[in-house]
Amino acid sequence: MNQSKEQRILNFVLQNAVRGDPCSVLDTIDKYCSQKEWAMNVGNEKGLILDKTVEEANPSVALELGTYCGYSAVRIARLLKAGAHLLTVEFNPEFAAIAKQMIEFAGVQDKVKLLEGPSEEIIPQLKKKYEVDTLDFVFLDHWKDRYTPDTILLQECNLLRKGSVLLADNVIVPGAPEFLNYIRNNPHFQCTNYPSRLEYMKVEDAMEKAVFLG
Ligand SMILES: O=c1[nH]cnc2c(O)cc(-c3ccc(F)cc3)cc12
Ligand SMILES: [Mg+2]
Repeated sequence: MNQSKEQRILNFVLQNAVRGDPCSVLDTIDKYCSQKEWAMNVGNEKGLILDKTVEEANPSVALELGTYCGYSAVRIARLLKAGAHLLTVEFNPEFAAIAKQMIEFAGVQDKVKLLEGPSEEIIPQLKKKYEVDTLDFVFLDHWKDRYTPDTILLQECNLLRKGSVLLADNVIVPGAPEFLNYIRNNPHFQCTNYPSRLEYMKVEDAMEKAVFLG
């Protein structure tokens, strides 16, 4: 049975990156996806915005919605302080299987917990099943139509605290206009827009940061 694109990306990493070196894994994925096959990793340009936002938040507990091949999970985990961890949610079992191997190859598996299933089912389980108190950082990179309902669900589940930082990918392409309207008109969030480029393309995209004010 012929391989998936995601399997080809993983194989290229296993054969060309340095095991245990997260930066080498990121660079190798970016090389493959810019030269051979486009894929929806956040990429290096928006990845630098993600890096700065994570470093500023310096989270003890971070959540990612939309793991895909694990590129941004590796990107976030490499920046976490000792004892901090990332929970990453992926509903597609094929993607989750690829991401698990990617995260292990990069050597960040001790900082990352990969949760397989739909975000709307997993978010309400975070406190009791996954022993989360509140989230310091949330990266929204799953499906644009889930950005708003999942942001509402995070609030309903009391998972945000004053200063919790949300960062949403793709608010221009594919676009999340309903989310932007919701979050920018919500007095409980302070929003900042970061114009950038769609991964591996000369196409405009942007990320939106929203700090929860309590
Ligand atoms: O579906 C997506 N989830 C998360 N991130 C994405 C992402 O960064 C890019 C895209 C995307 C962008 C342009 C296009 F022509 C086709 C797909 C989709 C997702
Ligand atoms: Mg994205």
